[in-house]
Amino acid sequence: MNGKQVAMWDFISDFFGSYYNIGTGVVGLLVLVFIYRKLTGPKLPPGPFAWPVIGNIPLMGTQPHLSLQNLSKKYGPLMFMQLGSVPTIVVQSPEMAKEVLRTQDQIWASRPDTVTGEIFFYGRQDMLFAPAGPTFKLLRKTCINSLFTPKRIAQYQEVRKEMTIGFLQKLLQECRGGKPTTVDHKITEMNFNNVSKILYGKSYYGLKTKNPDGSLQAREFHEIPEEWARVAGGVIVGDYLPFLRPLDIGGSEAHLKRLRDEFNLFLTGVIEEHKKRAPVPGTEDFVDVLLALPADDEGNRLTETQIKAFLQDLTLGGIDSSAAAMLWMLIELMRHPEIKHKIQEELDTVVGKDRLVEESDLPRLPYLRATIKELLRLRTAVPLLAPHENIQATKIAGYDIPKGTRLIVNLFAIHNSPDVWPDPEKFDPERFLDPKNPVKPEEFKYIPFGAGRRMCPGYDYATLVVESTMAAVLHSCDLSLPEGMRPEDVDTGASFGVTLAANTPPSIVFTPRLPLKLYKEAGITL
Ligand code: HEM
Repeated sequence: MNGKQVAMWDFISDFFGSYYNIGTGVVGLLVLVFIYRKLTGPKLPPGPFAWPVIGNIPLMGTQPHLSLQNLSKKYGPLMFMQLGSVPTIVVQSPEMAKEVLRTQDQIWASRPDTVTGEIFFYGRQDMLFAPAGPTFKLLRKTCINSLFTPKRIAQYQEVRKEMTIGFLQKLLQECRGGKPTTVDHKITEMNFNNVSKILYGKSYYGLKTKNPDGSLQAREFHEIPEEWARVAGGVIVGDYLPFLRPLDIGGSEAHLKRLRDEFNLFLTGVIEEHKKRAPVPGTEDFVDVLLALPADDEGNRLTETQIKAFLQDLTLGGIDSSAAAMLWMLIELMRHPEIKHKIQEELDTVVGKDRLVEESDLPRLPYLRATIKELLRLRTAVPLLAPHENIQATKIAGYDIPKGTRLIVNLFAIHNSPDVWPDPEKFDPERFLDPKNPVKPEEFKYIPFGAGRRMCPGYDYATLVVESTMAAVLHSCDLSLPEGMRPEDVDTGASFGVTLAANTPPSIVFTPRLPLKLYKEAGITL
């Protein structure tokens, strides 16, 4: 003990010697422990007062990205919070994001141990929940070298085309006679089929899957990820108050176990099926690729459990965020008809009206690209990143951050801050087209896919899917609101979850805008 600490303990014994009332003594002791900790403990970033046991949990509310944004007005862009038993820092400015995701990337590239990682991903055998270490390294290497390579992404061009044509067919058919349709389920279905085709070689929407013994599963495969997003997107009490885990308040743990077992049954069937076949080179899906991977230079090879957990990541990560982005895009375009017209003018100039748009046209459609970027700024699909954790104690902006602290990066707050973006609530694609003021990646003011070691591995693939689908919809269809509805009536309410989801899918009338023979040639029946 140093001199300051000895003096403090002397004071504590004197204090107790003069008190008969034990209750008062206990309260006094707590106050002194608090003062002692403040004097001798780490110098933590500023943050709100934390209640015993629950800490700051009540401050998170049902829309944590907004609650945290609001708290940053009082406590600044680096804030300390105690979420139950979990010490947490919240980062809400480009400078702080750059510090943790670039300067200190290696320190902060781990993930916290959570109930979902432990139960649903077989003790964090996947990529999203894996701590920094060999499993994470092996899966990340697999993503970069074998799965999301430019060659393999190009290999699935036909799949994307087939899915987009099916999507257009549904939109145009349902709107025959000028009737409106809601698009949310159709987008989810298209995206789900897209992802399941590249991962598993089949589209599963509308199909009940088979168990390994050939019997039919009780429900469709797509219902499992949909249900997972609802459970994992909510608050799991045991993550913040581990002593309550045995009670499983709200039943999340039992629910996750059931979903994991159902997913496991599905994946066991898929893997068995794949083991029996020898795909033609150039037609492999991700399961084929993962099963055929040789050991890496250090002799590491993926186990079957790691392959399953990884496929779960890719299924869940691949569907929701891209679907949310496309739905928001349609909402914003219905609210801003002038932007929709500008994209269509660009498509007509670059592509014309005597053929359908192709993926190879995308680099020549800068306004469409800028609109999608602006959308991922304003309606940040993954508002709080996935939580990170530090593997060693560190300092940020002069504050001490103990080892094992959770990191929340509020991307939504950065993307919507008036200090970073003038007039942040305005949907304005021109922000990404100003040659005098380009948006530079090193400024960290626009990071919808994260940055550093944990950046989204599906970045190129997701961008291509969203751009190509939106180009096809806007080139092939005129979009209008149902009669009597005005652009300002389109709802922009959102619910917080794994992704930021629109509350009300817009009702839109889709009508053909190209010569009818082009639809017929593409196999679209009007
Ligand atoms: C518009 C679409 C998408 C957006 C905005 C998005 C965004 C993100 C973000 C912000 C993260 C967290 C990064 C971090 O914690 O630092 C992430 C992680 C991840 N994403 Fe995406 N994503 C999208 C599409 C996809 C797709 C299509 C896939 C795969 C098919 C995918 C797979 C993953 C995986 C596996 C991780 C975990 C990475 C890790 O922990 O190392 N994402 N994504």
